[in-house]
Amino acid sequence: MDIIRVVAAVIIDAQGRFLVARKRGTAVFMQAGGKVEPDEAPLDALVRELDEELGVQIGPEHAQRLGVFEAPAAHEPAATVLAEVYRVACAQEPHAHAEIEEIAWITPGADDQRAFAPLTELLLDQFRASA
Ligand SMILES: Nc1nc2c([nH]c(=O)n2[C@H]2C[C@H](O)[C@@H](COP(=O)(O)OP(=O)(O)OP(=O)(O)O)O2)c(=O)[nH]1
Repeated sequence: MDIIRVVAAVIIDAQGRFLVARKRGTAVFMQAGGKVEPDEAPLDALVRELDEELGVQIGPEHAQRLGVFEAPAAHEPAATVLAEVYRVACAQEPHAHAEIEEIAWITPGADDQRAFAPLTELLLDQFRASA
């Protein structure tokens, strides 16, 4: 089975809503983040991806490592994502940039018609209590 190593950001606003993003040409909302480049440290990948996708600049001090989470990949049927997940305190307002077509703030537990990546479903469940 293919393993896709990614970093993923849990960004929660003052109302306890989770930020998710949808890439151009896809239907599924997922965590901001992306693949870790060869020889790139996960935290550096996180800082780079949040700048590229959301236009927010964070320092390492704004990211708290939550651990590694595993879930079926959203787009590749036989693949698994192994995600280094960080809780990110975002001082700037995120916007959809580059390959991101849309962002949305999700209330965990609320009825929502959007489709989410399995990793996002897992994280929504996991952090519902702490939101
Ligand atoms: N960022 C992110 N990626 C996820 C999640 N769940 C999930 O299956 N993935 C998958 C989708 C992609 O295959 C991969 C993320 O890598 P990426 O953002 O660089 O996506 P990409 O394929 O557009 O990048 P690239 O190959 O064009 O460089 O991980 C998630 O919650 N967040």
